Amino acid sequence: MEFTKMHGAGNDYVYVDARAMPEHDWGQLSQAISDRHFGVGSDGLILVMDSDVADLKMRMFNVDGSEGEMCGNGIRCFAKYAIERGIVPRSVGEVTIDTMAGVRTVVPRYDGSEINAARVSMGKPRFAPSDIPVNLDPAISLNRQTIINYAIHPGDFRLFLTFVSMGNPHAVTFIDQPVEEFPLHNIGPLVERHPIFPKRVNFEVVNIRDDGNLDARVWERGSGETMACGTGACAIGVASRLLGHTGDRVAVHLPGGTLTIDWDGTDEVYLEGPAGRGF
Ligand SMILES: N[C@@H](CCC[C@H](N)C(=O)O)C(=O)O
Repeated sequence: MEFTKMHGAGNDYVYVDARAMPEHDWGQLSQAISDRHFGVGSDGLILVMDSDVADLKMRMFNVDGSEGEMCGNGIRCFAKYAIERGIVPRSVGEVTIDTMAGVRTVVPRYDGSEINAARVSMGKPRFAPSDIPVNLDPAISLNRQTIINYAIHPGDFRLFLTFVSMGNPHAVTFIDQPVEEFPLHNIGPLVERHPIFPKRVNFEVVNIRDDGNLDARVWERGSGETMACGTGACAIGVASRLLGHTGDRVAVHLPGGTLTIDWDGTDEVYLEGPAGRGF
């Protein structure tokens, strides 16, 4: 099987062109290939497939074999892969990609003939508890458009979560201490599998640097801590704007790099960031 390793801000995936491949246990393959000692080593597996409604279809699988609805870092590299391999013509100004979260449009950014970044139309964020999904006391969630600063108590901790769906589920918390000091490897698994989340959740910890810059770390559903998460950065930008910490544009600084998020408060979210090949 031929594969390519690519990463967006250090969030790395193994890419396989599955257009002519027979159906497979992709979840099992993702578990095996993602292993950093006995496999290739990655945060998961991304498949290139044919689509009836867009230029191509993307499927992504986490390290534990579960399938994610959307991958903001992976989709930028997906567009780079598709154009640089001639699967879609280089002359196109944008690539449409069918995902479980809907069709997303990616505009590549060039450095000479090579794509080194991309801007993605990520769709509108959703907030209803049933859209996340999160099971809350109906007395709390009734008639609420958004759930902001919802308290949970994983371990000895008290966290206030804001819920955002970017096609996949996110829970964002803002903390006063530097994100490096947060015990993400202890608390992340407890939040990911907290009983209020029937499909588990991606968990973001954020510290406010100023009104245009946020520092963050992400515990991803199915993959653990990653160096960056594109949908997570979108959820962070959206939650931060909702809470009045930042405005329409924010830079989210993650361990693997910086992602820029634009959201005007009503319409689509836009994500911009690097797209690189692993060597
Ligand atoms: N790293 C991705 C998100 C991958 C999927 C996520 N772990 C999930 O299960 O929802 C990104 O860049 O968005």
